[in-house]
Amino acid sequence: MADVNVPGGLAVIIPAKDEAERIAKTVEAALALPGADVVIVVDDGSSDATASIALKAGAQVVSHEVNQGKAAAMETGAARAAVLDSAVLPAGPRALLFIDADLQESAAATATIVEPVLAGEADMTIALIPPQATAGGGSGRVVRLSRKGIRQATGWTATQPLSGTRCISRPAFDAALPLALGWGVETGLTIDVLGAGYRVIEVPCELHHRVTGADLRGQLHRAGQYRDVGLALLERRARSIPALSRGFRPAAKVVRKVLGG
Ligand SMILES: O=c1ccn([C@@H]2O[C@H](COP(=O)(O)OP(=O)(O)O[C@H]3O[C@H](CO)[C@@H](O)[C@H](O)[C@H]3O)[C@@H](O)[C@H]2O)c(=O)[nH]1
Ligand SMILES: O=C(O)[C@H](O)COP(=O)(O)O
Repeated sequence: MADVNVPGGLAVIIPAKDEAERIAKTVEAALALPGADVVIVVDDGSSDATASIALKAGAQVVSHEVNQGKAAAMETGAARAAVLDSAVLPAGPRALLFIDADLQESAAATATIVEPVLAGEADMTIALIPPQATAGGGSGRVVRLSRKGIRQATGWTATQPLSGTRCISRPAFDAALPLALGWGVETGLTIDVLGAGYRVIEVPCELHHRVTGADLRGQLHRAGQYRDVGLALLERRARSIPALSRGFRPAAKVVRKVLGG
């Protein structure tokens, strides 16, 4: 069992790519969360006004000049939070709450997933979200790939393995670095945090977000998710073979670049 962590507060991290329409409300809700004294928006190479709107709404903003994907945005946000943590030590590092930029007012509901981590009852919580008002256009293929891969690697069955709204203690997060690339991040994080002996639970949370449709754009998005979840699982399987493991990440980056995303 990993060390129980008593964190020194909460840093909210919001990866955001072209979220100008929704980011202000999400930031406002995040700033009002109990215990949150830092809200960081990582503008992941947006081509719209995401960064300036987030700043105006009261967030700290870190910008990627070019788009690097959600996982890289999460790592950038966590690195900024670590710098700010030096001011709260020795109270301990802040726990990290990752939320999507499109949650808007519903981000207030994430208080339910923060509580178990701040209370030291869980090391990572994952939001279990209700059916959304608009139905999504997926067939469940990516979800099944992720769920099965997590189960095979850890024995634990996730209900919503792709849910990215998560609260995590700093030691558990650091144990999972470097994060899996792009959309593989949730799958990799769950496997690595459990593998390091930390406690993971799913917690119901009334969140509302933009669902991915069934149009071409939506299907391309799912293809990218499938690729990245697959790469995250393969990378973890390759760990038992050192020679393969060393070359995996550079090769995975090339695959992602060639396929786009
Ligand atoms: O290159 C990118 C693309 C997206 N985002 C942000 O990442 C978040 C999630 O992106 P979204 O387009 O909403 O993806 P969805 O497919 O709707 O997201 C679901 O599936 C993802 C995993 O595939 C999880 O990360 C999400 O939490 C989960 O809601 C949003 O804040 C985006 O602005 C980035 O930071 N960089
Ligand atoms: O729409 C979704 O839930 C995600 O994009 C995953 O797609 P899937 O339904 O094909 O697993």
